Amino acid sequence: MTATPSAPDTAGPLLSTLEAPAALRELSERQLTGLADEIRAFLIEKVTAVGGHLGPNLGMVELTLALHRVFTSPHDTLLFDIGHQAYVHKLLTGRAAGFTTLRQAGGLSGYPSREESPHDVIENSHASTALSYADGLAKARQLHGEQDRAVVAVIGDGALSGGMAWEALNNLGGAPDRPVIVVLNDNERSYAPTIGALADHLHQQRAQSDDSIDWLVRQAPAARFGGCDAEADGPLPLARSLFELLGFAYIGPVDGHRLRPVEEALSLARELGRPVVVHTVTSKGKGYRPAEDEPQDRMHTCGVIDPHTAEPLKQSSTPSWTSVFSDQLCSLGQRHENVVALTAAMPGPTGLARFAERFPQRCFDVGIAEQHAVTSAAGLATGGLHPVVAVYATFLGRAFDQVLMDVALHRLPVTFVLDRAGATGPDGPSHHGMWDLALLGAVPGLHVAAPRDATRLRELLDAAVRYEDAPTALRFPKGGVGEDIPALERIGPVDVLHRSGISDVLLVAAGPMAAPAREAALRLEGQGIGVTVADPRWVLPVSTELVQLASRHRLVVTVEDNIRTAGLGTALARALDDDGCGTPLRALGLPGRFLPHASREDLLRRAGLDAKGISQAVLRARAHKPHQQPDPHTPAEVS
Ligand SMILES: Cc1ncc(C[n+]2csc(CCOP(=O)(O)OP(=O)(O)O)c2C)c(N)n1
Ligand SMILES: CC(=O)[C@@H](O)[C@H](O)COP(=O)(O)O
Ligand SMILES: [Mg+2]
Repeated sequence: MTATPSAPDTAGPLLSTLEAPAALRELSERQLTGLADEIRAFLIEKVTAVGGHLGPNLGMVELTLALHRVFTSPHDTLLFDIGHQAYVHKLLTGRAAGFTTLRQAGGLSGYPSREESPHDVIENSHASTALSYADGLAKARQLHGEQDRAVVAVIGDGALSGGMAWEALNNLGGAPDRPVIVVLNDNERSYAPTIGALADHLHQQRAQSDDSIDWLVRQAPAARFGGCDAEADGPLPLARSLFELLGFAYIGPVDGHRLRPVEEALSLARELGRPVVVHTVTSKGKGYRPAEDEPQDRMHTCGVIDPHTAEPLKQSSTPSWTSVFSDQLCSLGQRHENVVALTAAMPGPTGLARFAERFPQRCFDVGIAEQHAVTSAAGLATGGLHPVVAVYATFLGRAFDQVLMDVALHRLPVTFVLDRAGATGPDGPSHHGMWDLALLGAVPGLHVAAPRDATRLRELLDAAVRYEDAPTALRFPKGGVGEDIPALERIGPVDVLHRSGISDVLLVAAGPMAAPAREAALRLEGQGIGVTVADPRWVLPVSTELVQLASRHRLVVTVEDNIRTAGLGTALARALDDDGCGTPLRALGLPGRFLPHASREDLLRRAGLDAKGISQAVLRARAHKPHQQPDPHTPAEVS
């Protein structure tokens, strides 16, 4: 049944009267079906109005209802891996009213939030962590004698392709006395359809199940492939799933949209009192035809769209940074046969989809497995290719060791393209790409570029893939790319964007910070202060030309869309110091704290990284006043 988008303008009669999840147990099957319809209509109405993860949450309606009927949160703990699929959980735990401000400054988070509710645990939106949390929590419950409190981890088939999940499965399955319940939400997709042997295995499992409510519980780990166990009499039952071989009981596959079988499977899992995997099968975008029919990613995320037509109601007037990268990579792929590309299950969002269409043999989706992606790229480079690893900046953090020791140590020509670098916006603290310059600045021999506009993105990407004996990285933010900013002159790698008569202040702006820096220079000139604006282009390591330019000014102020505590500013300050140059330097950037969800513009303004904030910081620095980093949590006055 496909919900007609003519949704009510508020929560329906059941949803609006739901006080607590426990009340769900009082509802009849018919009422529950009605509630599921209400929830779907509510999600369509609210999420199309503000944007968010509509597809994943439409697939979680019945499963989440069943979870809250079988388990008693927060006495029992429900963990959501990534957490983008926890909107229904939020609805059932009293937060329907917050959906009008979903993912907006001061509004409801798009992920679980401990601040919002005692029902929420994992705030980190990075994949493949829930099973490890579950392992630790189950051990804590055991040590505290609280084994009556169930630990339930909901993980998607995409997140299950992450290495950390298998590290956790190894521990969970090896502890029969620690009954963690793993609920696998298998919808055959990350964004795109899942890949690899695990996806094939789950496909086989799904093929085994028939329409009836048919599942088998096998007492693993006794199950073996045709083997025999000394204590057992006769051949053991064949293990049907990978999970049974790892010590789990396996229940499923069960239709995740049919309440009764799901509840019975979860209740059975609870009664077993041992590690168990409940394999549920769902459909991303369920019940909303525009999502069900969306071929690329079943409306994994949607912007602000018309709920009836799914047409975007907000269109960016400029091309996105991602689309500029995508076009240039296709052009490079045409010119350089050795260029290949890797994605961690995000070909669409990282701009690799068209490269994959044009060069299908040269684009590799490795699943949500950034660590593997980086070291596989090291292998590709060792084999004579030039891999481009396209990831969101925030996700590269989990592959830092691989960047450092598998790529840089061997001086391999791998190029990392970091999309969503800097303050990203609605996805909140674990999605801001604000640590990459701090991390990559510590990698010997790795060169980091930050393009200020589309032309520099194209030229820097071309330069990066020409490196033959060193890794490179290119970072750019989410959203539309601004107007080209031409250079007055180029000194080595450094572009001078603005000059005043006197060399009073040097503003060094990384990447997209060039635009507000140039505007700040004009403001300061109006106050008789001479400002030079420079774009280093290759921001790390700092170039000798930049150090020399800085030493010719009375004050240097750096501006970067990264934490200010470790990045371009600290590197240039150190270089000036090593050079024995006494020019004072003030580093502007994002605060070394976790930033809330809000719009990118709002976050940059709050951090003093707009023209007004930059010019004020320069005036304070000239007056030798201490830096006042605005608090990112308090909305700045509208400038
Ligand atoms: C480490 C990491 N890499 C990439 C992402 C981006 N991402 C968010 S959701 C998603 C797909 C998740 O697929 P799955 O776990 O199957 O959940 P579903 O959306 O299908 O419910 C990805 C790749 C992420 N959150 N974390
Ligand atoms: C949950 C997750 O990691 C992604 O789905 C993310 O929300 C997408 O972000 P963009 O919307 O910036 O592509
Ligand atoms: Mg999935």
